[in-house]
Amino acid sequence: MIMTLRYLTAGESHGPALTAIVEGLPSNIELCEEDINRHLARRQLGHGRGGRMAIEKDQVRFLSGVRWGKTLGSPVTLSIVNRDWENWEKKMSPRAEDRVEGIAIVHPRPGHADLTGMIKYRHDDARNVLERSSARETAMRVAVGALCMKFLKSLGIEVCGYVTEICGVTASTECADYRERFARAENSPCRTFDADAEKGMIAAIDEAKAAGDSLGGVVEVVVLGAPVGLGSYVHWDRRLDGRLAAAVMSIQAFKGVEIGLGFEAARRSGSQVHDEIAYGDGAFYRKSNRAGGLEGGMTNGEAIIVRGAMKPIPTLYTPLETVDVRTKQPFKATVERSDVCAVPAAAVVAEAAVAITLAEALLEKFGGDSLEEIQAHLEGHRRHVQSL
Ligand SMILES: Cc1cc2nc3c(=O)[nH]c(=O)nc-3n(C[C@H](O)[C@H](O)[C@H](O)COP(=O)(O)O)c2cc1C
Ligand SMILES: C=C(O[C@@H]1CC(C(=O)O)=C[C@@H](OP(=O)(O)O)[C@H]1O)C(=O)O
Repeated sequence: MIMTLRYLTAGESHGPALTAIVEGLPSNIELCEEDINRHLARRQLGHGRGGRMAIEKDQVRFLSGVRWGKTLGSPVTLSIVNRDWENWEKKMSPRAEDRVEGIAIVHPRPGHADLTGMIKYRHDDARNVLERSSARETAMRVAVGALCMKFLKSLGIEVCGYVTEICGVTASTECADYRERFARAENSPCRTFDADAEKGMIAAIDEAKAAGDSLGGVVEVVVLGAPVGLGSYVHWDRRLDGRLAAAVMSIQAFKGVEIGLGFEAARRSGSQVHDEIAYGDGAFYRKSNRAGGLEGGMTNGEAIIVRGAMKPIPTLYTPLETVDVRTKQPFKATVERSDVCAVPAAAVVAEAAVAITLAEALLEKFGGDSLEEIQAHLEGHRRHVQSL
């Protein structure tokens, strides 16, 4: 696979800041901080979030790669300050002399990275694990995704995500229009488009909170306007379906990914799965879109549809059994502060994961150093498709 877009994030959940370096975006994408802050604010919303979101007000700062409202083509460095750091300065200090005794976390939480991380990195304090395994990292992933979305938008490609299910309460599929779904879901408490189902979702979250429990759910991300032929069938790691699945599965607490019909395709016969091909208005199209816009690892010109399943949050206010790593005696797992349900926030993270993967694939096929060059390459391809 050709490396067109690379990014690295860094930062502990309660450290001073999160940072990312993004390399490979072309010059001349119009960009301001608000383009990113808008998405950071969306990620902070949602019924079921815990106390941390009342402390943070995520805002990005460009440290390189942007001048006078446009990308330069050089690496873009992003920074987001953790406001909570003020409360953790000593506990998170890099200086050995600031060490605070007696605060080690020794009751690892089932379902989190705590115990395995302690064994793997030889830590005697789960804090050294949870600081980076925390989904605080997703704030920066959303910032990188917002950059990619701005790039995609300038090529006529839109990415939108919303919640379709929270712990078995499912949004009705009556509203089939993806833009309408997205518009309805924006700013709704559970980021879903079905107001009736949402009442049930809110009740389920409140009930779980009262019981000291937590909930997961399902998010759906749709890409509109993607050209035919992103990704490839020629090698396993160039298949776009596999790359999208990896990107969405890499989000903290995600345990399943489906494209189009997903697992349902395995239960149906071929005639009920494959989308018939037709030609009209000067272009090929599919009569249905059960494949979710991907065939043979490539975009086929229909909307891309990716769903991700998120498990319930591992930190429970009514904690599960664990073991004290020092005494090896049974103990209740640690709980400091936690979300009860973060599925609405995860829909925004999933949008980012998809947008980053799409931007990579787009740069592979239509690459260039400036936005104008890439736009011209894409226009040429679209003209070719229209001429068939
Ligand atoms: C947006 C978001 C917020 C999350 N908030 C919490 C939280 O408050 N408490 C918690 O224990 N886990 C939370 N998680 C889930 C953990 O980060 C995740 O379960 C953990 O990293 C272990 O990874 P795994 O579940 O992928 O195995 C959150 C995940 C996401 C995507
Ligand atoms: C900080 C965020 O999410 C955090 C993700 C998280 C976890 O374990 O993944 C645990 C919680 O951290 P804290 O103990 O500081 O409240 C969440 O708040 C965020 O989304 O920005």
